[in-house]
Amino acid sequence: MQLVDIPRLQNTWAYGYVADGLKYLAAGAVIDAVRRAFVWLYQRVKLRYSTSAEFILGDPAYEWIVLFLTDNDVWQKSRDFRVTSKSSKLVYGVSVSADPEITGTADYVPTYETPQLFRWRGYWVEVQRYRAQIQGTGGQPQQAAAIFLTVYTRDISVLSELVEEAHRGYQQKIKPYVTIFLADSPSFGGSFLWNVKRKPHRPLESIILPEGLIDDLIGDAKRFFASESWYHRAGIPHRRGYLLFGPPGTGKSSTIHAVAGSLNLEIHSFSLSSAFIDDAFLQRATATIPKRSIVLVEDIDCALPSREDDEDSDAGSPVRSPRRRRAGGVTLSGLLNMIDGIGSEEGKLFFATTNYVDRLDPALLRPGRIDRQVRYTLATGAQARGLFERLFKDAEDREVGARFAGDARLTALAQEFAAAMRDYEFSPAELQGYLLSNRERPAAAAADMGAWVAQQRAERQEKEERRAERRERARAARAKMEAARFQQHFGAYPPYPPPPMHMLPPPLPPLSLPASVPGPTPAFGGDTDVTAAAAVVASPAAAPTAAPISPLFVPPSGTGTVTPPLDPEGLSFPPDAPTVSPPLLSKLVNGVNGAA
Ligand SMILES: Nc1ncnc2c1ncn2[C@@H]1O[C@H](COP(=O)(O)OP(=O)(O)OP(=O)(O)O)[C@@H](O)[C@H]1O
Repeated sequence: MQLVDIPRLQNTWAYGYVADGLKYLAAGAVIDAVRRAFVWLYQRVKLRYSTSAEFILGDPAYEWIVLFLTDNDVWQKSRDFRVTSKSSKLVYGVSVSADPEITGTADYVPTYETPQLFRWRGYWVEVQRYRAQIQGTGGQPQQAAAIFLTVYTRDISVLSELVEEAHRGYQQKIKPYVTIFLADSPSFGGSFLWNVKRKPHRPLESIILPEGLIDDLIGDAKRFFASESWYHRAGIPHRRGYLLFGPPGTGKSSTIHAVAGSLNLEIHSFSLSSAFIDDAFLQRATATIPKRSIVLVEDIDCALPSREDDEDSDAGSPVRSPRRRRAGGVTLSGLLNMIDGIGSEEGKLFFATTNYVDRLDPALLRPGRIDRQVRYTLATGAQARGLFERLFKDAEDREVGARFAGDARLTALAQEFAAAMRDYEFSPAELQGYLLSNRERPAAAAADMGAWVAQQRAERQEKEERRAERRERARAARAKMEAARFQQHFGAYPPYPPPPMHMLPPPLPPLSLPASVPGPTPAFGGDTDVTAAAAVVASPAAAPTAAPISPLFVPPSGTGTVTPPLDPEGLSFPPDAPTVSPPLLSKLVNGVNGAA
């Protein structure tokens, strides 16, 4: 028996649809098979006849390639742009505005989202931007912008030539700038992501420092780079460390930028107080720093407690200094490893700055890690004169209606300006701030300097008084708090254990304390007094004036007159030294007498 009666089926209306469907299905399968075969073949050919490379945003090489693509006009084929306001970050954006007023206010950076083909030295090159998966902080996968470049040739050297040309072009382009790579991004992993900034070179003469200081530093760094083989022969790691220390605003960072500019070095800068920087981060980040770079750690004291601080903490000092704060997870040994590691790749300068050199651990300062220390001071009269002359060199005084360029009057004004202050009274940054606010009136700037100095002195004194007052209040509150703490502790574990017999003083005559003890009134007693103590801490003005009494003190006679042995500052009060109110003291002494 025939299962399907074809002739009968052929006569039905559905037959045409089914047959067409089957035909399309077969054709689709063939087309897909051909497509797959073509992709397979293309990939094999591409693999065989092309070389490719990946560049990830945050790596310096990414910057080279983006600039290379811009310089080769590949962007002209692009229809996708990322527009950013002009910032110090970019040197490779394309300005497309026709209006000269607003040209240069924005950068149009091609995104290359769609693949672009272009010719370079007779080779076809394909470029595409995409988001790469990288290993982020804590091993978490993370996305980062990346550029994938394919050169259609079997010769791998073409790719490396392209990258070298990109690097050369980049260096040429950024010559007037100092490039600063900031380790301020928490995203890093297999490839570390730097935040890149650029600053125009700072002319050396714009930094007013004691005669020869900058030249000396630059000469030292030049000799260092020139003596690489000597370091190798001597078996000494080829690195040199400098510590610049002194008050804020005295030119430490400016010096480092000037050295970098004059020797054409990149700066890789770490801010160790960032919460996400830890030892592993330091290690990985330094490994990505290329040769002939400056590794900079600013405010190095902020990151680490010195060993002396650690010793303080062992002693259980109740006074915690802010420098003890360890903002990030950097340890001293992590930092030392990083500095030592800088030398494993040749030709790097290590610079550290600090406002407080005495807080640094001696291990950090030993030669080999820090080879030169340079002290920066507040401005001398000569520096003040230099600053004045530099800022007003070509200035036209609108008020006086005169130009002072190269004029003896400018020198006279500079002298008048500098004579109004004492040496080492103001930082160059403070003087610069004052002068900038008088930029178009040099004569007035010199004449008004006396008034400005007087105002600054008055403000400083006021600030100092307020600080001393605050310190005093905090000290008093701390003393009260300590007293309350002991009271709470003592109330919880009565009776206070008497000292061992052999430590006791000779037996005392029986003691009868009067109901009210002469001498200082006890500040607190019992739980209610703990509440009172808390109120005092909140509002020190409400504090009773008496100081707490140490139980280690035994009254000299039976009069019951007690003198508080506590340091009036309340600071040297050891945390476990208990205080006791007279009723408790009487209990204690009676207990001792009873025991005797
Ligand atoms: N010696 C100087 N000569 C000229 N300008 C100076 C000098 N010192 C500071 N300045 C100016 O003061 C500002 C701050 O300077 P800089 O950042 O170099 O100081 P710093 O010592 O690194 O301060 P900090 O310790 O706070 O980082 C800059 O604008 C700089 O131009």
